[in-house]
Amino acid sequence: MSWEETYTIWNKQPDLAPEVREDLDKIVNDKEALEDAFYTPMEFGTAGMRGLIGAGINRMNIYTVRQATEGLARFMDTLDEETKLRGVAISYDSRHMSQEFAFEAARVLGAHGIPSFVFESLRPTPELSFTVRHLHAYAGIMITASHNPKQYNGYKIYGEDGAQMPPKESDMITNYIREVDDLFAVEVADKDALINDGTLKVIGSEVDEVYLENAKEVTIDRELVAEEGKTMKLVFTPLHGTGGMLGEKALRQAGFEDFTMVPEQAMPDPEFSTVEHPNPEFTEAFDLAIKLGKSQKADLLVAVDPDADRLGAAVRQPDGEYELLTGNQIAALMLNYILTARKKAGNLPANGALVKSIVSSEFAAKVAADFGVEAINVLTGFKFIAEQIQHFEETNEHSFMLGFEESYGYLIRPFVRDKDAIQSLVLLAEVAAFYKKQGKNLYDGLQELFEKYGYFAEKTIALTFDGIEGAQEIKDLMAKFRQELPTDFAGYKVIAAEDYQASSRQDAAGNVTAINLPKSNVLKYFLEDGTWIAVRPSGTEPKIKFYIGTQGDSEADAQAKCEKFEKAINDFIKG
Ligand SMILES: O=P([O-])(O)O[C@H]1O[C@H](COP(=O)(O)O)[C@@H](O)[C@H](O)[C@H]1O
Ligand SMILES: [Mg+2]
Repeated sequence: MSWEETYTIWNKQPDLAPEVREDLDKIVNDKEALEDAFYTPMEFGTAGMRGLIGAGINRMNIYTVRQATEGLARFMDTLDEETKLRGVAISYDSRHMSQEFAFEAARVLGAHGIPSFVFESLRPTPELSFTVRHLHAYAGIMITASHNPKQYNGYKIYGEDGAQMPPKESDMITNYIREVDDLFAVEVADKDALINDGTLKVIGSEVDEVYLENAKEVTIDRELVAEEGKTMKLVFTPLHGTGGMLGEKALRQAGFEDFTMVPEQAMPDPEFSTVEHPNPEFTEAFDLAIKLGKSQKADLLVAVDPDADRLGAAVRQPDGEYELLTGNQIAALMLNYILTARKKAGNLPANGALVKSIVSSEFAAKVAADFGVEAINVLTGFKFIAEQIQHFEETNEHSFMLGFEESYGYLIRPFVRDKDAIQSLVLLAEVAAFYKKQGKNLYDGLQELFEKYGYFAEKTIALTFDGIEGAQEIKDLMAKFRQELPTDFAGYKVIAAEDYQASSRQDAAGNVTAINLPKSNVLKYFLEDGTWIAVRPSGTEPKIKFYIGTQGDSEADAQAKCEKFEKAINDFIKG
């Protein structure tokens, strides 16, 4: 069907939901906007389906949410009755339409007789992951667009282990979703009737309590926290999202008493009024925290994204300014702390594993190796880290030590199976307390790791290409890398190149070996000085991402090298 035909069907709907009708009326004379909204259904990417809120099959609205849920429900109809009746746990963030979408999903499941457990109010993504496991539900749905700007929303599907569904399962569900071709014919049950007959259960603090009980496991050195936690000053911002309530409780129960939430960002706000990109990867996320931090002389500032699965941090330096840490650095600091503590306590397992993505730093891997811990590399997407954890649990092959991605996501204890900024907040505060006790800060700790393991620097460059044309430009750029085969970057020779789509690695001598990972549109180059460069289209935003990981003789030298490689990448793109 052409996009014009699809659009006509939507436009002719007599009782289109008012917010959808309103959006359609806005773009009715804008051919480009209409085409973008109707030319293709949303794809299931790195983290489920994510898109602009609005009218169309390429947009987040009650109809596309119904369609996705109908696909899941039809799939669940094929299961035995007992499994099906385990139901689906549902949570949502602070965005426009998030709560509506969550209940809409429950109504679709209800029409199939599938029970749902929906939070009474917004809750973090990691808590939803936890809830699936805790309630022994068969699946989970999280309505969120994470850190994207306010115009977006999204839909993540979780499997029974509490992890986002890996490709095989999500492809299967996607097939069921694609079969739902009439979005307007999806049956929905009445919300109140479902609540009355117990098919839809509203859940809340009873689940929070069990999550928090589990979160106690994150603290390693209770004495240290009890001592330093009283005086260490923290500023914490949930960036208008879901992280405030659990973040505050988790910090408090661990023993951190002196923390303040950035007041302007403490309350959930779908407009993200004080920060356009509520993403701890961006310095903008720290603007207000830094202001407050300076006035309070806070030791550490922590920002978590609106669905509370990403975390960034800034450290107070002796001159009163704040130094931002990257996700890779935070992971290295946390890992070093965990492994050091376990070694000291004599319970460092012989089969420990760090799980990280192929575009994340080798810094933490170097720390791991020093402790005899293996670093396992997986594709981008926390679901692949969770998949490893599940595998460890089934085979006892490894003991899970830490999982992380460069994009500011970490998991410490596997009672959650997605990245968890609440756990990370508690652990990072403890790591900061550890250094504080020695008269140092996290940045000093980082310098110690650099001295021991090498000066690592990383940079992620994300270029935005919006709309249909943008998507094509991203494809063209990927094709350019494949066709023109870069032989060097900034004068450093490429000694091996990996193409994860072709599952092959080729070295300079032309030897080809297989890569044992699922196929994915990623290219990675290894240079003669140990630098690596990777490129891939984002699976959550209209962006192409370049990743650089390098080392130098000093921090400044490593950073300068990063800049050079960034320029080389830009030259290659333009050339
Ligand atoms: O956005 P979040 O916090 O849900 O995070 C999601 O997106 C990140 C970036 O993915 P991409 O580079 O494909 O955009 C992934 O690393 C992460 O695993 C995924 O859960
Ligand atoms: Mg997020």
